[in-house]
Amino acid sequence: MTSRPYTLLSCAVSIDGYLDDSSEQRLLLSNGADFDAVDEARAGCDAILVGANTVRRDDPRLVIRDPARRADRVARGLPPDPLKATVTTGGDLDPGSRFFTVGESEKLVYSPSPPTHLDGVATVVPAGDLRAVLADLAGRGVRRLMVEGGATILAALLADGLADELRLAIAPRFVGDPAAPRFNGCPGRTPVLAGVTDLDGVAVLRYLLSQAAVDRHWLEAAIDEARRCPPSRAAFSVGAVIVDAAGREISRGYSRESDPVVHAEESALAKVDPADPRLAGATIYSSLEPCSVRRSRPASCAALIRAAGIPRVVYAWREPVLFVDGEGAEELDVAGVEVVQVPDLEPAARAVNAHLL
Ligand SMILES: NC(=O)C1=CN([C@@H]2O[C@H](COP(=O)(O)OP(=O)(O)OC[C@H]3O[C@@H](n4cnc5c(N)ncnc54)[C@H](OP(=O)(O)O)[C@@H]3O)[C@@H](O)[C@H]2O)C=CC1
Ligand SMILES: Nc1c(N[C@@H]2O[C@H](COP(=O)(O)O)[C@@H](O)[C@H]2O)[nH]c(=O)[nH]c1=O
Repeated sequence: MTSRPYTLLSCAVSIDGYLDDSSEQRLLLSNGADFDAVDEARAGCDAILVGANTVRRDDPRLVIRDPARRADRVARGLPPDPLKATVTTGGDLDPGSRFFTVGESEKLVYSPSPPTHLDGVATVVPAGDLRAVLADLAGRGVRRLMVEGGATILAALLADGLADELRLAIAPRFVGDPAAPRFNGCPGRTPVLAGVTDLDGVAVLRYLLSQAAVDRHWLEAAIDEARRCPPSRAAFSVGAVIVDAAGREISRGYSRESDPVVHAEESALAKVDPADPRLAGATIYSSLEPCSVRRSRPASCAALIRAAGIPRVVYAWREPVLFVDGEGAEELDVAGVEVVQVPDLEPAARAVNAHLL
């Protein structure tokens, strides 16, 4: 069972790391293109969380602006806007603020001592810490959560290791105001940079913060690789990517890439020097469970992975009994390899093979 949603932190900072200035007026650091990209990110989430001070200071709406994105959500069976949530200890929230009055989505207020003056405008939930807040959201069906600040809530989630991904927009300006809130993190796991985009001068950095986020990112890359396979009625279309311990790609491959029977893992492994020291800390991502039986080759992919000394395998789709009854996951597990399935990505890995199913 999921103990918390996949949690995406999102904020905009100045070049010198400020989230705002210390004036009364809300500082807009994003430009139009970035706000539109934030709108897109919101549309992909089930809920948006902000700290109570952001509700008080910014009076945010936290709804999706683009009518096409709202319509698309409705077509997917979702409410037009994500659920809104905030956390407060003191309970000082104005029921007339836009958090409560704008949009039809459900509003949740988490507090260790629930305030009563919000009855009728929000569901007030007793919760003492952020881990409990995220667990409650997961229990309500929130699978993907976007946290849009402010400084305190972002820092707390980072400190507790409760964040999976960071979307950091850096605006081309300096604030230089020591009294203003800054974006603060804490030492820990090194974030993995997964993307850099220039949105009309605002640099948007995408960082992966958790192992789950890194696994999802590279497994999606493996599934993309599977889309390159020449189609066959007699074999699966599979993609594989080998990634080092720091989250950097070593090699990738796909089925039938170099000859009519080569497998994805085999193709990715063939591009690496067997003496490459990175293999000892690497993970191989494969859209399909590595095979344990082969008719057209002497060694299965599970055997090749073991021989390469790769200690970790992440895959999306358990091999269905179609061509052979594979037991690659069990074989690798028994051999001491860590084997992880990400079932969320199974539909995407299957979809590439729809012609076989
Ligand atoms: N540039 C950007 O992208 C963004 C900038 N901002 C800026 O950030 C600033 C606000 O940040 P900040 O002042 O740090 O406030 P936050 O928005 O992070 O809210 C902090 C408040 O959240 C509540 N809270 C925090 N942790 C918990 C917990 N574990 N349990 C219960 N309640 C909790 C408390 O509320 P209470 O006081 O009610 O007890 C606390 O005071 C504003 O200036 C805003 O403009 C905000 C979002 C994005
Ligand atoms: N200032 C700032 C952000 N602020 C965030 O956006 C919220 C406002 O939401 P809405 O009222 O729906 O537009 C605000 O409360 C805060 O969480 N976000 C950004 O991407 N860039 C910015 O420069």
